[in-house]
Amino acid sequence: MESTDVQGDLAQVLVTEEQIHDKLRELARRIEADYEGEDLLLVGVLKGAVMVMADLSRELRNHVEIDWMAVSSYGNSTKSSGVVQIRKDLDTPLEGRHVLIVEDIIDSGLTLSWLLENFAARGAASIEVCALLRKPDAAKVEIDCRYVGFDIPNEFVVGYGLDYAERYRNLRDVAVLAPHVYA
Ligand SMILES: O=P(O)(O)OC[C@H]1O[C@H](OP(=O)(O)OP(=O)(O)O)[C@H](O)[C@@H]1O
Ligand code: HPA
Ligand SMILES: [Mg+2]
Repeated sequence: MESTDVQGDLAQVLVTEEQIHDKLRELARRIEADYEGEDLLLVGVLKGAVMVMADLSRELRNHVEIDWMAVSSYGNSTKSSGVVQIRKDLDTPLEGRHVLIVEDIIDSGLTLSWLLENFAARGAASIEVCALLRKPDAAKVEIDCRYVGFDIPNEFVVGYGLDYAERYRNLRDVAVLAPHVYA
C-alpha cells in the first residue's frame, strides 16, 4: 500500500505557520498604508494562492474585492513546463482598477511574467504583486514584486497551498519536499 506518512515525505520545515502569519500581518499593514482611500482588487492565482489569500485578506482593514484566476504550468512535475494555461479567467473587468496579484511563490517567474503582461492589456489603473515566497536563484525572468514574504533557497517546497502532484497543500508550514518523493 502507498505510504500515508506525510512527515516522512518532508526533508525540512523552511517557514513555520507562525512565521507565515507574522509576515502576512506585516505585509497587510504596508498594503493598507499604500492603498489608503483606494478600492483594491485582490486577484488570487489558483490553486496555490488559496491559503495566502484567505489569511492576507482577513488581515486587511480596507475595502477589498477578491477575484481568482486559475493558471497552471507545473502539472504533476517539480519543473515548470514553461507553458502557462488559463483554466479559469477573472470574473471582474480590470479597467481602472487597482489590482494586487496574490501569489504563493515566485519560482522561475514565468507564471507572473505571463500574468502581468496579460493583465496590463486589460487597462488596470495599477498592478502590483504580493508573493509569500520567492526563489531568487531560480529566476528565469525578473519580476517586480512589491510585497515579498520570504526569499528561500532553490528547492522544491510544499505546504500552505503549495503542492506536488496536488498533495501537501493542506500542510500548515512550508517544507522542503524530500527528493525520494519525486526521484
Ligand atoms: O514562477 P513559476 O516558476 O512560474 O512558479 C510559480 C507558480 O507555480 C505554481 O503554480 P502551478 O502551476 O503549480 O499551479 P497550482 O497553483 O495549481 O499548483 C505556483 O502556485 C505559482 O503560480
Ligand atoms: O517549489 C515549489 N513547490 C510547489 N509548487 C511550485 N510551483 C513553483 N515552484 C514550486
Ligand atoms: Mg502546483
